[in-house]
Amino acid sequence: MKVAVLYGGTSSERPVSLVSGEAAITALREKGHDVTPVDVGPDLIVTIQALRAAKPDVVFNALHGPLGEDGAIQGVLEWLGLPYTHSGIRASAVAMNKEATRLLLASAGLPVAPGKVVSMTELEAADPLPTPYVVKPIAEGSSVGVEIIREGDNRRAEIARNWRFGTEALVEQFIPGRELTTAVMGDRALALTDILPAENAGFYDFDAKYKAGGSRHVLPADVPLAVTEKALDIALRAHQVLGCRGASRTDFRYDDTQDQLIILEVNTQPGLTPTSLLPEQAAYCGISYPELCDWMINEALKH
Ligand SMILES: Nc1ncnc2c1ncn2[C@@H]1O[C@H](COP(=O)(O)OP(=O)(O)OP(=O)(O)O)[C@@H](O)[C@H]1O
Ligand SMILES: C[C@@H](N)C(=O)O
Ligand SMILES: [Mg+2]
Ligand SMILES: [Mg+2]
Repeated sequence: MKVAVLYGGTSSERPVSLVSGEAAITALREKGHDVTPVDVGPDLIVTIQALRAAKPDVVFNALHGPLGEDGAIQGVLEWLGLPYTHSGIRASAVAMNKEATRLLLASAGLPVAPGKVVSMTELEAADPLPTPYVVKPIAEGSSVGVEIIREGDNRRAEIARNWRFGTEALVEQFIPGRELTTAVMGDRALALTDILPAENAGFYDFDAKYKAGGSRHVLPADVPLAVTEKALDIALRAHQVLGCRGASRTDFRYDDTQDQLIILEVNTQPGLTPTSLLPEQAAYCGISYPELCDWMINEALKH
């Protein structure tokens, strides 16, 4: 098949998308596809011209973050009449917005952390929640901009003054315990990974995600079977409630003292890098990286 791979993009996750895209390009070529890489930059017309010239049967979307994961590029591809991998406009737009996701998941009875949206003026003035709490951009990924405010931390006002992610932020109660994640491929939740950030990482931040040795993955997670089953069920339901297509990945915190699984978010364009979690879970289920990419384009062609 003729496949155009969109990668790079203009979000703060551009470096991650370049790695996801390069890995997908290699894998799709290995599967015998005729691949045209399209490095997406700030000029949309250039991307459209590259797609017109490539005349692909299908577009493999390896973008992450705003404009690549939030419905924007999906809308362009709809206009061009090109089938594309992963979620469509609505699911992408909702899932990239963590507050919209929280509202939709909660309305379906799925567990999210207590939290709210605050303005930077409010955050600068006072603690919006009892410590510890988390401040995060409403629409970012790869832990960009995420801050954990613990008791005695005096960075709150400074964080509010230097905020680069719009006029508001999402604040959530800090959920102690473990860092778990489950990927979904279509109607199948794959597995549960327990992520252990390296000792020197404060939490599962950008470096812990992508630097060699930044974190250790325990797959399958060493938790009671009932917790694994519950996480897989919740991840599949979250995928369905949001109307996701193809693959997604739902991130959790698991407070083992309360036996409480909390959804942090649903990623509609999960990372495809060497340290990423969806490819690792797929491999655990017997699906190689090239097979995963091949499955994604076949799913795209069903719609
Ligand atoms: N309420 C919370 N309680 C505890 N830790 C949290 C909370 N919210 C976020 N975190 C920490 O911050 C990390 C990033 O948060 P989240 O998954 O919401 O953001 P993201 O930037 O979209 O990540 P991704 O790279 O998965 O797209 C989490 O994996 C977790 O370590
Ligand atoms: C790419 C990154 N946002 C992920 O979810 O894997
Ligand atoms: Mg995310
Ligand atoms: Mg996450």
